[in-house]
Amino acid sequence: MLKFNCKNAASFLSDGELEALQAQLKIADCALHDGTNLGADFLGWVDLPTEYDKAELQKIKECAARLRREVDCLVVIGIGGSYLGARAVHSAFAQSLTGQIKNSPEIIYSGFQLSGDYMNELLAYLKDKRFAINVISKSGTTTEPAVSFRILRSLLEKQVGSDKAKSLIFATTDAHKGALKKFATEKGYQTFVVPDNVGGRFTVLTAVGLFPLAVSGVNVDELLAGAGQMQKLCAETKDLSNPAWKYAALRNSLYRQGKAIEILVNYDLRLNYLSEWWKQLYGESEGKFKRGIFPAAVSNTTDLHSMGQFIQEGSRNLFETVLWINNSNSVCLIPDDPQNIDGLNFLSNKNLQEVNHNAMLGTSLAHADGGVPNSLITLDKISENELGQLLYFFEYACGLSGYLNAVNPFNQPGVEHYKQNMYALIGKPGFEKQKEILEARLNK
Ligand SMILES: O=P(O)(O)OC[C@H]1O[C@H](O)[C@H](O)[C@@H](O)[C@@H]1O
Repeated sequence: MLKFNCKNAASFLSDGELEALQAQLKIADCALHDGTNLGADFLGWVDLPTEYDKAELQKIKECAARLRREVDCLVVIGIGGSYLGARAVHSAFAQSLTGQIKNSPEIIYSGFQLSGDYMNELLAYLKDKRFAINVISKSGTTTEPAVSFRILRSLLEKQVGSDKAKSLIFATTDAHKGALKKFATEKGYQTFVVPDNVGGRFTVLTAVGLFPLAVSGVNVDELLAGAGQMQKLCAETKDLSNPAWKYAALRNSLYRQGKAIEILVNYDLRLNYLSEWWKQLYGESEGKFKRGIFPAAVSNTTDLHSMGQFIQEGSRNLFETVLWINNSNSVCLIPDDPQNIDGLNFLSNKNLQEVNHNAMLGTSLAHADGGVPNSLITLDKISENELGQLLYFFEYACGLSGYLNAVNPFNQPGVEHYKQNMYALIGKPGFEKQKEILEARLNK
């Protein structure tokens, strides 16, 4: 079961500091259930692990089983919340070297950026492959995935013909509205639903995450079961013995002391996309009204040799949240060398993961000594159940934190600004005036 420990932050807190937040946490917690605060229309994720659409999950599993027989790869097209959840969980189970799960279709991502070179490489890679497409967009109108879908659909239709392509394209979008829904209905694609009341960055446990994960061989029932365990804990435990309450209390206490940057730290690069998912979850939820904790991430021990100096001795506006997995999948013993020229015999027959563990313990103490409070989230192992717990834990603590900071944690109005400028500059109809203004500014 997930555990949260904030021993290495204790010396940065006054007596009773976390407890003093309990009254505010209680109000925030109630609002997540009774919808009495901002963003009440987007609380569908709170009960999702138990209240999901069972018939749709069955359909997801059937389609995934067919694809596992029929294709070499699934291209997941989506950006932000429409791909990071699947990528986070998929990467955690993938082999570090290939980024893929053994004996399963490859999962390849597209539509999460606009590089033409990436797209050309992908088109060349897919040329001789049997592939399917899962295009994911809640709004159905996001430029990056829409353009990517147009390009990849055209390749697939050329390769297998329009009729066969129909059975290899899956659209995950709004149940009723948006350009993608309209397109999928006209073409007769299988569609999956992004529920109205679940915002993009909270959709990992909907079809958005579950369909690609099921294709990749991840046990989605267990993922939901793990999330369900954390849902139950959060529904029943309304004090600081709830790890989500404690995490929310700690990060908000530290923020109020001026620690404005939170670094999520892992010691296994398979968790790097979990950090990317977490960054969107917290960044879009909290960064409002010129306030909020800036979410950053490092992967150790790699980054101890690049960011370690700054974390140890740079600006003291940081705190860390360390993610540690108690049991690795395998044992890697360091061999004995009778000559011992490298002087490493003190490590002979030790498990490499034990060295990694001591690196984590030593680093956490050093950073606390250097003025960086840190807390520790531990999972027993990388399993669907434990990851499900972790996803829900972060979501719940995020909802609590947003309300503690008096922002709506479920909108992201600021994201529109770049979109408007991009539309204008690439000549989208309706943006002619703005195009003139921007071009004048750029040519100054
Ligand atoms: O699923 P979509 O509607 O395509 O949205 C994809 C992403 O892009 C947006 O601009 C938002 O900032 C994100 O919250 C969202 O996850």
